[in-house]
Amino acid sequence: MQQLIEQGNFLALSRTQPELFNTPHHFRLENNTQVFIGDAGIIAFTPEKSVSQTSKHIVLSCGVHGNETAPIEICDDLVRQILTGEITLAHRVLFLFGNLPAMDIAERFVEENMNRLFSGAHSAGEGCNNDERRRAKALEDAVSDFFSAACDGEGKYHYDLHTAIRASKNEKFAVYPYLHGRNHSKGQLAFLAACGVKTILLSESPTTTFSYFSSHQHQAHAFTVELGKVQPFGHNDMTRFADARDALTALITQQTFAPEVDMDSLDIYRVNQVINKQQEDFKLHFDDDTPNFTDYAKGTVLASESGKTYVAEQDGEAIVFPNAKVTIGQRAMLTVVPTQLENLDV
Ligand SMILES: O=C(O)CCC(=O)N[C@@H](CCC(=O)O)C(=O)O
Ligand SMILES: [Zn+2]
Repeated sequence: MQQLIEQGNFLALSRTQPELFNTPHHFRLENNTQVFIGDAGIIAFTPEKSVSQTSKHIVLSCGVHGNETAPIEICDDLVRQILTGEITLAHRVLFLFGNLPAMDIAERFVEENMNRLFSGAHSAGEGCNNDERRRAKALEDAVSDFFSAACDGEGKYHYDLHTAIRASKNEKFAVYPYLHGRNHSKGQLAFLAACGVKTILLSESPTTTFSYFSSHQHQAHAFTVELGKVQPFGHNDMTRFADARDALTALITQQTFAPEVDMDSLDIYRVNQVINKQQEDFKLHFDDDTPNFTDYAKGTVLASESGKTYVAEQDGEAIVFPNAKVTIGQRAMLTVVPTQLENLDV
């Protein structure tokens, strides 16, 4: 653990010597921050706090898809800075490096897309029978244990950080999971805007994503945050992530980080269609390099498969996350349309 504290190389050790973390570790840093390592890639920090301070409980996850490297590099760096005492936390933070084996092969996943395995989906069907299913359950358990320490009135937050497979007309965007009637939060939109994320997709149905799990199960402010485009490790232009890195640093190190936002500066969309692949011959009717948020006129054929054609239902309907290669039954594309947000909470 001494080497870990001196070098802060938690991710590297988790990837190269995961057995070091087969049993949980507890220790304290010089600044009295408590460290709890639950498993390889799972590390929680609890700073010393005075009685008058309220805590935020913040989960930062990355690498749920192993080839989405920029968020992994950002979190790796934050963990290093915390362990080496370069920064001091104001709040509890749990870092989750999701799919370590997929990082090693520079792929989205090894056997199964982990971001379809939350809210218990890891144990449905054939059961918890592969590494990704077991890891999704372990990540859920880590989040539940972490949030169980939150007192009434203390905020719970989960930013699940990703990058998208294709280029995007709106480079950074976030999916706001379905809230089942709870109000959306203006403060959260302001925080995302401070991260450079000014395009928000409002999901209108339950999903098996990680952010929906924390939002629904723990009533946390939770988001899937897309910070750019997939690149191999070391090939990210980190200047494009500076706002996100700075805002995340401010969030975890400042007692009160409360940026403001002009709602007119945001592009809000609601999900209009969730298109699931049902046949092996599912195909997209636009070029492979068509960016996310490309919009179409009403009636344009967007995708088809045996027995079904998917068209834009409205003028200006835009495509997000199109992927014809997903497993049958899984989401192959979202379509979104512009909307307004009303009844915002603070
Ligand atoms: O670019 C893509 O096609 C996928 C990028 C990605 O991993 N997105 C997440 C979004 C999760 C959500 O809808 O909240 C995913 O597909 O898991
Ligand atoms: Zn992803």
